[in-house]
Amino acid sequence: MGSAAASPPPSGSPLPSQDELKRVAAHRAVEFVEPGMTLGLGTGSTAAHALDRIGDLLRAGALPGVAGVPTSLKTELHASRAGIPLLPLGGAAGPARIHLSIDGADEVDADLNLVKGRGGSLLREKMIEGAGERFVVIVDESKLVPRLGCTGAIPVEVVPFGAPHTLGLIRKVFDGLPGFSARLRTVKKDAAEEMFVTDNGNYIVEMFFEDGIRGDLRDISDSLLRITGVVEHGMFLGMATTVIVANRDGTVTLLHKKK
Ligand SMILES: O=C(CO)[C@H](O)[C@H](O)COP(=O)(O)O
Repeated sequence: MGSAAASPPPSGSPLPSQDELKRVAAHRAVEFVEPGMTLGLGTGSTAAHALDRIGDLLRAGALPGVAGVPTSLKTELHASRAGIPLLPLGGAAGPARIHLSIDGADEVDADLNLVKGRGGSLLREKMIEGAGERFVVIVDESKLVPRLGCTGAIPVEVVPFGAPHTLGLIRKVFDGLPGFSARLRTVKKDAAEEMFVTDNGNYIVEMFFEDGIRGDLRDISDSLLRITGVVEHGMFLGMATTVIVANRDGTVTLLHKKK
């Protein structure tokens, strides 16, 4: 990957909070937005800063003709409150043309492969970001990892019908991989534990790899997608064109996909 770093802030200034770093990365990404663009609008706390910034620039008249395709119901609500005109993904004229998507990520490796979807929106994110001409990922430094799966689960969206069966198939396929385990994601509601349900009415299987994935990511992706009942997974391989990293020291690094 190629990279470019901005200069640090003056010494003596206090270290920025993680949320401030997210905002810095998001605002830098919005500099790529041009009038007339259709945007893929990401989901999560980092992407939320980009929505607010785009909304501010639209209100100031700086981004005429900009509209967005939201990657989740939460983003749809946030973007419409921010005044961003919304579009569906595709229509009578055929597939959508998305000039630029901006979204956060849970993990980024040295090849700019990502884990996304710990917020549960991976399917719409992959559909929209995969359809775009450019995909700019915005993260704070804590998201950079040596191997995908180092800091948490790889989410896999599965249909609810026979979900325990699909979980069993996933376990069977990946059982040989070091430190592997899998479970269905649940959420606490009042005192009870319930299945987590995505915007598409599906469930999430969480795949864990102690110390990250040591196998071939493409092979793992292909094996997962061959399991009937699996809808999509949260490894975004080779999709990011640029990753904007807000560093703890206040600098910003741009990492570009190798041509
Ligand atoms: O993939 C996602 C949601 O499905 C998010 O982009 C990812 O979870 C990062 O979230 P945050 O910006 O809040 O750290």
